[in-house]
Amino acid sequence: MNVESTGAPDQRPAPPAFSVTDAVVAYERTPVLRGVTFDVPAGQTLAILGPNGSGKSTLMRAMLGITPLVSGHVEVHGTRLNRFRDWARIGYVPQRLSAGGGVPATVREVVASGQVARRRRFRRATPDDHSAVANALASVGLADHANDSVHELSGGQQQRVLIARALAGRPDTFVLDEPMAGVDSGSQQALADTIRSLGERGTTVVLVLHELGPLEPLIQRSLVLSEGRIAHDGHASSQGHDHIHPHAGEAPAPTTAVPDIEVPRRA
Ligand SMILES: Nc1ncnc2c1ncn2[C@@H]1O[C@H](COP(=O)(O)OP(=O)(O)OP(=O)(O)O)[C@@H](O)[C@H]1O
Repeated sequence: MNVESTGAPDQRPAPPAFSVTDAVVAYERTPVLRGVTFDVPAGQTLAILGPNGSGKSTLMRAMLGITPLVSGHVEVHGTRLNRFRDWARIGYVPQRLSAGGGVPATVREVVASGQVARRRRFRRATPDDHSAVANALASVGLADHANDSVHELSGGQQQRVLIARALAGRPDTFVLDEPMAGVDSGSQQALADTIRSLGERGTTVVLVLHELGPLEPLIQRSLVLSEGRIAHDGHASSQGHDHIHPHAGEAPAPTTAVPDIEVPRRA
């Protein structure tokens, strides 16, 4: 059937959430990403795995334009990164909570700060904004902690605050840097449930992970980096023959129950 002749709405598939072509990144002339090419189709849940120093965080930062490319290019939802303006569509969850210059902040305030990108300048929060904050808190199981200081929370709870902050902005694309690092098992389950429901709603989710762990059933595709190159791109399943052990043979990475509160590094 000729869809165009029916006058039906545009049925072309959405462009990839991310399209990375021949991406090269170097720090002080040392290449860290050495020609990485892949697409993340809209709606996919993708894990970026690999040993320490393989370039996972660098790739994630390059995908968001935080770290510049030496060559190659990145498109976000079909638009070159340097022309992309629709940042309200992107929810970025850094590994750790920024101390915010030591300013005390409640959980609700931090979560509401996730709406800054979608608000017009000087416009007050609408009832929809308030309910998005409440929904975000509820979905990570922190509704009862809305008025607590974020600095009083456990590391796992702080991680959930960061995810709620991204959720409050109602993005359709999430990028999370090691969301399970240093997170207690109760919070890990809450995080896994949140990420599962995002995937079920058709949200694109890109995660940097040290290991698949409890997220394994949710991951549709794994990209394994090795020395700045893609060493594996495919399914991740403990049943399948291509089960991925990025740290096979290595001692387990030390984890702390409560990650330090620190201001993330700037590129
Ligand atoms: N800002 C920077 N300046 C110089 N070198 C850097 C910088 N950031 C990262 N690197 C180096 O680039 C390489 C890749 O680092 P990256 O953080 O991307 O790896 P990773 O796979 O995320 O590692 P990890 O699992 O330890 O977080 C490492 O050798 C790291 O030391």
